[in-house]
Amino acid sequence: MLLGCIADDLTGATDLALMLAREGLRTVQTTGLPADDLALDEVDCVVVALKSRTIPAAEAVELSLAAADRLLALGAKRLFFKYCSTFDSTDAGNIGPVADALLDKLGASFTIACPAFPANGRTIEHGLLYVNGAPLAESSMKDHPLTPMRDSDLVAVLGRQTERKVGLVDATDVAKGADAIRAAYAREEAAGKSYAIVDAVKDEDLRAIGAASADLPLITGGSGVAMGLPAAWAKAGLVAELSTPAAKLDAPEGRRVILAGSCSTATRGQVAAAREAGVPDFKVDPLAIASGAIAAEDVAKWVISQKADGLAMVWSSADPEEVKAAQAELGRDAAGALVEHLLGDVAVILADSGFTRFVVAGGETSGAVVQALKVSALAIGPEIDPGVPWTLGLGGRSVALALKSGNFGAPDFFLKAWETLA
Ligand SMILES: Nc1ncnc2c1ncn2[C@@H]1O[C@H](COP(=O)(O)OP(=O)(O)OP(=O)(O)O)[C@@H](O)[C@H]1O
Ligand SMILES: O=C(O)[C@@H](O)C(=O)CO
Repeated sequence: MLLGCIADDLTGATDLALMLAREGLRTVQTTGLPADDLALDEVDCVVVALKSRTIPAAEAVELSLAAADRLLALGAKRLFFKYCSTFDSTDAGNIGPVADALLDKLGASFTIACPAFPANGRTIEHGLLYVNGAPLAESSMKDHPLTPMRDSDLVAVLGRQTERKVGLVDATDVAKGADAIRAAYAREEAAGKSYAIVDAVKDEDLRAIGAASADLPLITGGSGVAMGLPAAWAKAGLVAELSTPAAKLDAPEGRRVILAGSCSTATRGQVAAAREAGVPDFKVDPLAIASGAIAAEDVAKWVISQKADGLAMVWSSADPEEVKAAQAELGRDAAGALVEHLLGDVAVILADSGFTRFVVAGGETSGAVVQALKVSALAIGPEIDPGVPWTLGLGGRSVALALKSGNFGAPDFFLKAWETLA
């Protein structure tokens, strides 16, 4: 095994695993630490999905170091720390503290921080992160239920999360290609910087950054920055040959359902599109769960009562005002946890009732569902939209899962995802 990856949420892990698989690495994703009996003889890369994006920083560090220890023990020669392409975190964590701890673990003094993912509208210019052309702090991320992002300047954001110095490798260097980028890393490190935010606005930039970063013991960023790594490692002889992923997933026979717990603009649009297309839907809200007005059994019963060969959708996706009202009553974390647990419990009842194909929207939500289903590892299948593949549960239940990052996917994602199943 060459590469060990630590992702701070489940859909982020899947996004990265897809990128690495698409670019030719034989990739397996695990939820939590890889099991002792995970077969690794035909694997170049293991992506460990944690649920550490919004937990206290000290706990995120502890979990990430445990994952690093396991990956290094399995033979990883490089580590990749994957966080969100919108740099989701609070000033108290978790990106800086985890990256600091991983640098220390590897005895390394420098790494990059590059969440750019142009295919999904995330670009970095002069260290400022843009989401579909709007500065991060003016994008819908300013109203995220758990990690509202109110500063677009990544040098400043990361600078508030670490005692170490944060520098910048901007487009002037990146446009000149891999050698110039490598020289810029050396310049930043010589100036006492432990991190460099790296500008990228197009895939070509990310491929050059990947080539320049092939020797770094630790790389941090979004899935985009992994784009150029497999080819660079193949060129350096670190990977024997690059493989081609299958175009369709051979999914287990059974019923299908959509579970949406993300409140992002993209997910709300996808929920609206599915409702407009006539998909039967059930809305759950945290206040109703808290009061006992609805329980997982009621919701699952409703799903099971829908047409067996049709689609059904359970959703909690609310606009920022509605989220704020629920949080004011219940508290931020409790409101989120109520919805996550309910959707996880619904998934278990459905899986016990013949449902084998699940589209789940939201990183935290996907984490809760996969944990509830006790799926410990995922094989990466074909891409549905940038950053979102079908996956197949390995070990435990036989289920196909499309785990969609909140902000990813075209408006008709919930309708078209099924076409990629064989
Ligand atoms: N109506 C609601 N009111 C308050 N919180 C909600 C509501 N619906 C969902 N939530 C919570 O909001 C959080 C959404 O986070 P989640 O990670 O699932 O989606 P996301 O942030 O859009 O996706 P990603 O992390 O992939 O970008 C979850 O904790 C979820 O339970
Ligand atoms: O990078 C992204 O935007 C996603 O992979 C993600 O981490 C969402 O949870």
